Amino acid sequence: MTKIIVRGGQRLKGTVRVSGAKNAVLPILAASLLATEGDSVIYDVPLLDDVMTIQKVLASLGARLTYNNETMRISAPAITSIEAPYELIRKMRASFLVMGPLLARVGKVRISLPGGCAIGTRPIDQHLKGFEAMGAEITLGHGFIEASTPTRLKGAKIYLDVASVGATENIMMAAALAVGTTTIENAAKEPEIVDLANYINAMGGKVRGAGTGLIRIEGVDKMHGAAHNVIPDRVEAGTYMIAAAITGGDVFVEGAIADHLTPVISKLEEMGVEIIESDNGIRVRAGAELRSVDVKTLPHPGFPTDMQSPMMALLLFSEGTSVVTETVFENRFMHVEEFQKMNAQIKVDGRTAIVSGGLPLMGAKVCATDLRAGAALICAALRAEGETELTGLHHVDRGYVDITGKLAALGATIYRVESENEQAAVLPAAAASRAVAASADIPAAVIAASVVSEHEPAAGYKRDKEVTVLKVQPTWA
Ligand SMILES: CC(=O)N[C@H]1[C@@H](OP(=O)(O)OP(=O)(O)OC[C@H]2O[C@@H](n3ccc(=O)[nH]c3=O)[C@H](O)[C@@H]2O)O[C@H](CO)[C@@H](O)[C@@H]1O
Ligand SMILES: C=C(OP(=O)(O)O)C(=O)O
Repeated sequence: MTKIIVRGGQRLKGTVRVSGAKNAVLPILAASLLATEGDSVIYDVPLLDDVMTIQKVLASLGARLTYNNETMRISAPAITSIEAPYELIRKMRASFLVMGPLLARVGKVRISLPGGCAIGTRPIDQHLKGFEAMGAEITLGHGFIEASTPTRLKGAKIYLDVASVGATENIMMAAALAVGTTTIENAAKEPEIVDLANYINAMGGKVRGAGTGLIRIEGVDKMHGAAHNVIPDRVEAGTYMIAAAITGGDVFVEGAIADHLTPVISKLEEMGVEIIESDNGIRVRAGAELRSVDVKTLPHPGFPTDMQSPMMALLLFSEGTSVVTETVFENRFMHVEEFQKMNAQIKVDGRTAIVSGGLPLMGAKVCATDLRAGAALICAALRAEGETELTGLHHVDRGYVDITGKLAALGATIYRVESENEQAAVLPAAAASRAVAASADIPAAVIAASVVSEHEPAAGYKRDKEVTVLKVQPTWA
């Protein structure tokens, strides 16, 4: 089994560069389906399993993609399929974000219910409510959703019952090519929403108000490819800030945007961590002693749920008792049991966890129960006594570019042991893809996807040469 080994006790020091944001790049790549002409060039695309998954989804729908050196070039002059494959959609919730663009572009879609981290029930009712308000007819059965619209989608006034990030993004993309104006009330305000709106506007769309609770989208007839730089990953940045604080370290998190991290910075400062903000990143300096604080997760600009488990790791090393309340997802305390294997004293009661800090943690065999839980366990292991062995790395690889390499460069004793029976694992994904792509004219993501994930070529790449490309015509064209 592939695992990460951490030996605790090293103080982190140096500079770590933040990669492009997973949660921004996934909707942005999905939005590329809206462009009928021209290439999009997306910069700072992190080499993550989730990126490989969305790239395969898009290729299966007819898009052409190449990836090299953190740059994805994508065009979708013809949509060749309206069915998003189950094997890919179940892997990752964000693949459901192709529904809005497909409905807007060709007026029909068949898509399986999405997967992703099992941190709650995660319904999609708000996405569907938005599409229905815009004129889509939706049927559900056998784990699939079928949606169609006989004419172009129509602008509508949509109030979201919950400020869902995914629903805001999906509706925004659908509305970009609709007839008339759509308003989204109680829209999510996350920085990734703003990044998507900026990209849609660069493609010729007309989105106003992204980042506030009221977004207005004036539909346009046509969109084109555009160049776009993905924002830095605020959750990855926050994770390294916490890793630095846990070890009493001194780390410059290059690329981190302080405005995106206000709640995390505030909590760290309350705990006694020194934060120095600058134009190109955030420096984090911490002593050995930290104060306990209470944390409650909320939609942006509240404390992000994705930072809840890494924050809990830090609270385990602070003096006193902290109360952590999770309000966004109903099942996001699965990491508690893993922390307990390391001797952590945490009691969970419903959506609240009482964390008794300041007790020594011991290295143990633990498993990543979700993406951020994996990162949180690594953070805790950095200061635990002895050795920690982390499995469940398929979660971690969805969202962190070379976390072992980045932490090792800061002085952590950490390395990855690849399983002998997983051939993929001879080289880390990034290194493997770069090495092979450099020696052959092959998109790096294809190599990574085929070598690391499933031992098969990424879907869609051979399509143009070997399969007659059928164009799916919109019913109203
Ligand atoms: C790929 C991506 O960007 N993932 C992020 C996105 O997930 P995602 O977009 O799935 O999260 P949402 O904002 O949609 O979910 C927030 C809450 O709304 C509920 N809900 C959502 C949709 C819906 O139709 N009905 C409904 O009830 C969910 O169950 C959850 O309780 O935002 C989450 C909340 O910040 C983050 O943890 C995820 O990392
Ligand atoms: C929960 C997350 O991802 P997803 O929404 O893709 O499951 C995450 O990034 O922490």
